Amino acid sequence: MRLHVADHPLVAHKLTVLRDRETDSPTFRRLADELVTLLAYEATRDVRTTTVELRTPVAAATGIRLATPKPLVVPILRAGLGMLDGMTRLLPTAEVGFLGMIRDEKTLEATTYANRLPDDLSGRQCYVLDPMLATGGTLAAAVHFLLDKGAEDVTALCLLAAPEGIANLREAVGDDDRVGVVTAGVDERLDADGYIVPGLGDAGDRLYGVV
Ligand SMILES: O=P(O)(O)OC[C@H]1O[C@H](OP(=O)(O)OP(=O)(O)O)[C@H](O)[C@@H]1O
Ligand SMILES: O=c1cc[nH]c(=O)[nH]1
Ligand SMILES: [Mg+2]
Repeated sequence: MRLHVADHPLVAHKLTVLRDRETDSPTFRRLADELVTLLAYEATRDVRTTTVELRTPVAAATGIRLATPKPLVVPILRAGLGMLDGMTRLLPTAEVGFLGMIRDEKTLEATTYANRLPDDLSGRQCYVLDPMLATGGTLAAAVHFLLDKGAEDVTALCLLAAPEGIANLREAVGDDDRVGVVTAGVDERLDADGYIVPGLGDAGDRLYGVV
């Protein structure tokens, strides 16, 4: 499994404000949006491209463009929705599929309650959006789901990860380099309720309020 932890002062600054419990929802949404754009820059390093010939106003030139089939961006509802606009701003031609997943507060088991994805993902590069990689149960299930549909590779963009979740995901996917995680930070640990410490709290609640 590939793992990239973004090491940049702008990322660290935005993450610090995001963590602050005094940060309100509108500011939290804006920062999550800005952070995902910075993460997307790293996560798309291996996006498939094709060489093209063109003419500039001055001369003939060779360049690259994104290849087809287009990348598929998959936000995991609910909190992953807060990362969608930032990602599609960088990848405007990407298609978007949706997975709705919720973690049981007691057992911490993830279940899928919604799925709107193409049936066949053969040859597709997938970018999963989920701000929190805690126990890793949600992401492991999402990654297996996409690979089982034929995805060529799956890269997850997370705002924060716990060491336990990274280890669990690594165990779930083994040394499969088709799977990667790009995160803005790796925190200390999980608490007894499965929350990342120090973390930023419940990402879905902070983005959208308690429902
Ligand atoms: O790594 P895990 O232990 O599986 O936990 C991470 C998941 O928990 C949160 O979702 P939640 O279940 O709170 O749903 P929500 O996005 O609707 O708030 C978060 O957005 C992740 O999807
Ligand atoms: O710390 C955590 C763990 C899971 N989900 C969240 O939103 N926050
Ligand atoms: Mg939540």
